[in-house]
Amino acid sequence: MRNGSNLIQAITKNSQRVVSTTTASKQSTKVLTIDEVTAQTCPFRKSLDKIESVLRPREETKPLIPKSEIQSFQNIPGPKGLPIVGTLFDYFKKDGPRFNKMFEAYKQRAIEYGPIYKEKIGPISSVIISDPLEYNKVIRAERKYPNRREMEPMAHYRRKRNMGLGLVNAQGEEWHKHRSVVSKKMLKMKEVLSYCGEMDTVADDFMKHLMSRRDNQYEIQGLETDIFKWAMESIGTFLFEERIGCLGEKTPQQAQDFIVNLQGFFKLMQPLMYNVPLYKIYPTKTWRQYEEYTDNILRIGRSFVDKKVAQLQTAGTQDADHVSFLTYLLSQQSLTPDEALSTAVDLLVGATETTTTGSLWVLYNLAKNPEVQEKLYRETKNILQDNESITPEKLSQLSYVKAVVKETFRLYPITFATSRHIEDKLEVGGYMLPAGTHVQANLYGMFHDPELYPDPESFKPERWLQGEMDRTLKSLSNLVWGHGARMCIGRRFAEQEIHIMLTKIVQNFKLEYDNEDIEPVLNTVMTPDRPLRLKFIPRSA
Ligand code: HEM
Repeated sequence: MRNGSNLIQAITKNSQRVVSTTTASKQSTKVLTIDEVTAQTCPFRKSLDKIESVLRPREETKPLIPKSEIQSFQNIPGPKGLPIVGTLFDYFKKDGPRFNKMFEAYKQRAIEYGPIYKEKIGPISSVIISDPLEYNKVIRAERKYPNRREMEPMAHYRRKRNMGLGLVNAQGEEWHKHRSVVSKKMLKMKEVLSYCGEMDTVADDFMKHLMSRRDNQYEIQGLETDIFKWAMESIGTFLFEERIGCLGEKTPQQAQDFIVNLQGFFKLMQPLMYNVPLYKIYPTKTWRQYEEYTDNILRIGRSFVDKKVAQLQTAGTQDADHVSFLTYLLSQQSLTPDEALSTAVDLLVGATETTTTGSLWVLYNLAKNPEVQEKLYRETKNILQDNESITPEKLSQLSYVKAVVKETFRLYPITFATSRHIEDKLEVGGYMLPAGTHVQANLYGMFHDPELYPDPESFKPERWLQGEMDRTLKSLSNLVWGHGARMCIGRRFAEQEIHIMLTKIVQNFKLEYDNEDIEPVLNTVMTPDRPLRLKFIPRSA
């Protein structure tokens, strides 16, 4: 990080971008002993290779640091904590870092301790990496079954109930079994594009919904919940191949309950994850509340599944080319009905809060940057007729829309850090990390680093347009979706629905925001710290 012991310096020389990294402590040569184990089948592998090949420092031709100079894990700098609880109490001090601002804490710690530091916060020990090149070693060392840290409260709940851990929390072969089933549908571009029409219809309904929800100040009270409804309706068309009905005049009670419980679930996950996990020995108040939310989510999820099963029994099999995802899951011999349910619920959980929050940040940024909004409006005008449906072909032409979303995720990476337990010992930043070490990429820190992204606090979608930015830094931004074989399985789906919804918003409304600036806070994902009071002024007004 910028003022820390390590510095990434971007130097443009002979019109070629080169990044040199020096270690203030010993001004050493950067180590590039990449422990390449296997090549993953990862759609972004090429771009990640590119990050390395272009950001690779000039010193690479110098002899690598001799093994004897690689320092031990114990020497990695970082805040000193107490036995068992680590630095946990720092987070309760008046002027200390905050749980709900963990991304800020990572950024500040990296400035203080450098691009590789370690910290134990309650039960979680991590090595935090803020240098993209060094993190690339972690990416390249991944094997067939990447191991991400469990979301412990979620996993604990499922173990208590004797349930499978599902896609999000399972590891090893168990995870791979789920992933292979789901990826056959969700990672195929053709499959995702085939939902463009449904997403377009849902987005049209959402526009009508927004229009009807505005008060006489053009504001929508509880906008977060309305966006959540859209996200749920959108994933519903894919999972269930039918409309849930969230955007009608009256949301069905079941869908309403589902939303309330999911919101509560995410809010409580954050404190449960970072505090000492007392809930594992004693059902604390927070845990009981969390358990209740989860019970309700599963109960409602199960009833969606049961309804589908009943429909299938009466209606027979659907057209094999376009069956709902749930039908597909239930027909997989490798999954029990309970596992199919866990996976469907994981997707509902994974799809809603993330997409909602990401979309809120996009809308906020547009409202705060009228010139960007106007440029976006002009793009949609050039490419689409009024009321024209958004087809895959049209979607592919909407490059500014995509740049706006990318820039939003750079400023507000809703998943602010990655998580991996490395499988083999690995040299990173001149230190040897033992197998099993939990490492995280400090995405928020990287994305706000002026050496990597000049003027990082400004919202400039133009950075992402052809020729405006180094291709390597474009690739870095993909990390907001994770990486390798375990990267977000809903990425294509999420991007498509957000692009479509955003296009429609800009076609229909001019967004304005004249209240105080919004700050990000963590409710598991990075959310606005207060209700977003946007004005939706109709374009035709
Ligand atoms: C703005 C939207 C989203 C963001 C930023 C996001 C981000 C992420 C990230 C960072 C991961 C961890 C990846 C890794 O460890 O390498 C992840 C995993 C996951 N996401 Fe998403 N996600 C989003 C939307 C979605 C949607 C729409 C779905 C479902 C339709 C989804 C389902 C999942 C699932 C099931 C996993 C676990 C995958 C596995 O472990 O194999 N996500 N997501």
